[in-house]
This record gives sequence, structure tokens and C-alpha cells, in this order.
Amino acid sequence: MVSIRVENLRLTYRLHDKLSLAPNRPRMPTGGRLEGEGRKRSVTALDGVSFKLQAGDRLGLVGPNGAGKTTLLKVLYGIYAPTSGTVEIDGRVDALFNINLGFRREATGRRNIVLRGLINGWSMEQIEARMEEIIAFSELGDFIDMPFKTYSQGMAARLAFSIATAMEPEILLMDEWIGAGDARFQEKAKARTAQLARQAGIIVLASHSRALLAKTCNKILTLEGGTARPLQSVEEWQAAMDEAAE
Ligand SMILES: Nc1ncnc2c1ncn2[C@@H]1O[C@H](COP(=O)(O)OP(=O)(O)OP(=O)(O)O)[C@@H](O)[C@H]1O
Repeated sequence: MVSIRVENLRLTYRLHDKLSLAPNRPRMPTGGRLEGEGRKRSVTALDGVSFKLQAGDRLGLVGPNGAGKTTLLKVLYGIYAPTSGTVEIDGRVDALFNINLGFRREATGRRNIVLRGLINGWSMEQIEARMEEIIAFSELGDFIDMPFKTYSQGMAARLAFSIATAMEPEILLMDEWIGAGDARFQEKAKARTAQLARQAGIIVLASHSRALLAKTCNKILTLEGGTARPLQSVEEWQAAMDEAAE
């Protein structure tokens, strides 16, 4: 059964001197908790975060800039190991948080589909079998044989989304990539995302767009300076937002 279980998660970035935040730079107006001095400086981007998700859940991650949303996605994807706490994931995970990540700029869209498929462990036969469906969903037409570097952000987003969802992930992690597609593609992508969640998958989407979150998610996790509020249903979150606005 697909599930995510996060228990008391803490993630601290250790900052080397060359990694910015030197004392003569402007103070960070927002973000995680800065600690230490000089080479021992660190940022605690997530602290004491706990939540559980089950099959069919579509979680929205919300919070101001630097709240820890992207860091949480990266921990769920396994890019960063927790500094402390536990993350237990059951299910095949794929991520779409940087549209250009993992694409060869010089290679065509078609070649990039092959490369991504191979990285995902598909055989050439499996790639061939999915190729036309991926191209059709992306609606890139003849541009599929143009180098990736010639694509607009929206075109790159179409290809990235089409490949990632063709890989049939059980858990899909996303940030606001969807904003790069035009309105029609966004509708199509939303339908496919909902279908994926219905097929007993889990979606985690970090976004600043209330409309997108309301349409896509059933649960909301609000992060602030790296700490999380208790999980809310999307209805509770909307009601709280409306109340705060009054
Ligand atoms: N690679 C890194 N090295 C050091 N600190 C980092 C790194 N990535 C993020 N941080 C810090 O961790 C904190 C959380 O950042 P994160 O990118 O997770 O926020 P976010 O909620 O996704 O923000 P945004 O809405 O702006 O995308 C910030 O204080 C940021 O400065």
C-alpha cells in the first residue's frame, strides 16, 4: 500500500564559507533558522515536522518563501537525508520540481524521452511502446525532434510532465511547474494528476497558488520557518484563510 510517514523530521543545511550568507551580505528577510558563526553556520530548514499520507492523498505544501517546502520535497525524494527524525515511504517516487533538471539541452525532445526512460530502468522496447503516447500528451508535434534548449518554459514543462506521468509513479512530488504550461495544458495536467491520485497514488504539491491548491489537493500542510502546523483538510484551510482575510 502506498504511504508516506514523516516523524519529527529535522533538516539542517551546513553552510560553507563560499556558500553565501557571509556576514557582509544583507540579512535574510525570511527563511529557516540561521545558527552558528563562520564555517559552522547552518540553517535549520525543517524542524519537528510530522505527518502521514495514504493512498489517494493529494497534499498541498504552503508557506512563505524559505518556509521549507522545497526542502521537504527534496527529503521525500531522497536528495537529502534527514538530519534527524524518520521518513518512511512505500511506493515508487518521481519528482517534477525543476522542469529542466535531468534533461540534456543539446538532445532533442525524443532523445530526452529515451534517456529519461533508460534512467528509469525501462528497456528500449518499453520506451518505444510509450514514446508515441508521451509525444501525443505533450502536444509538441514536430518540435519533439528539435533540441531541448530551443523549447520555451511551457514546452519544457509539457515534456517533463508527460514523461514523469508516463512513468506511472505511485508518488509524484511537484512544485509550481504547472504554472509554466498554458491554461489548456494545465487543465489536462490537472486531470491526469487527479487520475494518478485516484489510482491509489499520492501527490505532494508545493505552491503559492490558492486556486491551484484548492483544485488539486485534499490536504494542506502549512510550513513556517521550518515548522509545520497540524495537517488540515483543504476545506479547513480555505475556511481559515477566508476568516483571516475578514
Ligand atoms: N542548498 C541550500 N543550502 C543552504 N540553505 C538552503 C539551501 N536550500 C535552502 N536553504 C535554506 O533553507 C530554508 C528553506 O528553503 P526552501 O527552499 O525549502 O523554502 P521554500 O519554502 O521552498 O521557499 P520558496 O517559496 O521561496 O520556494 C531557507 O532558509 C533557505 O535559505
